[in-house]
Amino acid sequence: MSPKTLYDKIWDAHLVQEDEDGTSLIYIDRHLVHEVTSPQAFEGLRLTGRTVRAPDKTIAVPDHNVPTTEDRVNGITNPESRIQVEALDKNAKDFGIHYYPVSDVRQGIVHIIGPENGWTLPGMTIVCGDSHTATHGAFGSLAHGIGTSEVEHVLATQTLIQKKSKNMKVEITGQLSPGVTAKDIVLTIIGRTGTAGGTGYVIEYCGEAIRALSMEGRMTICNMAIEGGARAGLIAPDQTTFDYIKGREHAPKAEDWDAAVAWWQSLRSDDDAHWDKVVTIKGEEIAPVVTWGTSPEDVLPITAEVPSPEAFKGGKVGAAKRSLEYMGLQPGQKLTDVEIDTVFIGSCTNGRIEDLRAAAAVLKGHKVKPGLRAMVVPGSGLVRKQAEEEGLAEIFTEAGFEWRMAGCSMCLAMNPDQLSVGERCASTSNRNFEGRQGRGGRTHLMSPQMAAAAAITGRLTDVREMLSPEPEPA
Ligand SMILES: CC(C)[C@H](C(=O)O)[C@@H](O)C(=O)O
Ligand code: SF4
Repeated sequence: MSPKTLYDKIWDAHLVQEDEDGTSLIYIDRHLVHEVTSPQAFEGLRLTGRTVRAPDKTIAVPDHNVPTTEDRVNGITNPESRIQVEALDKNAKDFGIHYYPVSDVRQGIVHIIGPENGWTLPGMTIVCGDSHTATHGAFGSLAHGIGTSEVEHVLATQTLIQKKSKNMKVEITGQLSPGVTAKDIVLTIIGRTGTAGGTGYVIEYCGEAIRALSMEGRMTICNMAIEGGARAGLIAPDQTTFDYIKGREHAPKAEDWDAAVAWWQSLRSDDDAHWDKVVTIKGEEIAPVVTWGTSPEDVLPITAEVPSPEAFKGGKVGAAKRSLEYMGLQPGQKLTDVEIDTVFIGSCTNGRIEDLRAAAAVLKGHKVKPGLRAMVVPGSGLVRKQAEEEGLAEIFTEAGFEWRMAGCSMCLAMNPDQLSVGERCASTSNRNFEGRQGRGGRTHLMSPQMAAAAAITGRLTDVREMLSPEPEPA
């Protein structure tokens, strides 16, 4: 048998049919659904009198449009948002699919609640009408976004038409330095390969530094595979993966568990597998980074200066000029001199318990700079509850952060959490596009620790200055 990558193995296990031109039909194990990209798909089913093929494999949750204030159970004021969420309520009921309404403690961002409730498992194919579905690849599942017409196709048939992507390997060797996180790894990768570097590929992330990451960290990496242009990101499952999954509500139990683990252990790329593209980065070379522009590839170590557009080549010169203008930054300005007025900790990139722990560890005993607006939006109700039980919520509120209910929130400002024109935000989310967090708002992407550090000083800050010199024993 010819050697295979992990991607090849999952693909082959789900292939229903392949045409001569490579057009293939693959079986889908989990279909995650949110309120933004599903209304027309359900409407399509109604119009043609079809049902959902596998309601037990279909899981829906409202996340993008939900307000994050506690009074949200009384209803949503914004009419567009209300209509979308009410449509999902009705569709979930009418079609008999799994559903986590706003009132359920398990409600949260779709990519956070899938893994959290044991829906996301190694070796699966997972789709959702959402580009950050790549997150689930952290479990060694083939997970990617689909469009609304494909949502309808999957609802009706539990299959998807696809062409196979090429195989790319991104290896992070060695170890990370103090203050460097999964977010810094993935931003550094995108900084090197660009937002189109992964186009046409499924990326497998591997190497010692990836192996050492928790599931939360691995999800942060795969979440942003899409920002690097890839179809999906993957990390081979291992004991860390199995330990995370075990005991979760929808994870296999008893003999099923043993059988599942036996299969999951085979889910790794063969040593002599063929890679169409390979990128290797030394873990020791990765610094805490921030973005300075309006593309996730506009990444620099926090110790750097705002670049001059002339330092780029070709079309990027104009793009950089425009970015700097939009961002209100001057070439040569030290990144650590850039003042911010807003901090957002949350999103499917960094809204998990470990992210909150990391930010709270930096914040403990400190106060948010007076006048600054700082907000923590846990990725799910369960993350929120756990953070409250661990005393993290108290650390945040004592420091001056708002402690919110779960949702996408200021990651894309489809709800009332928005920047206004000219406001500048240190954000743990994944996209720094123009207007992403509100019209005219300016976004600097970074890790939760870096966002916490920025909240204290009111400017982009090197978190390493705030870490105790003697790391406490683990
Ligand atoms: C609204 C949704 C379709 C969108 C996506 O696909 O990613 C959103 O989640 C985002 O992050 O921009
Ligand atoms: S948190 Fe942000 S990136 Fe994630 S699904 Fe929501 S809007 Fe998209």
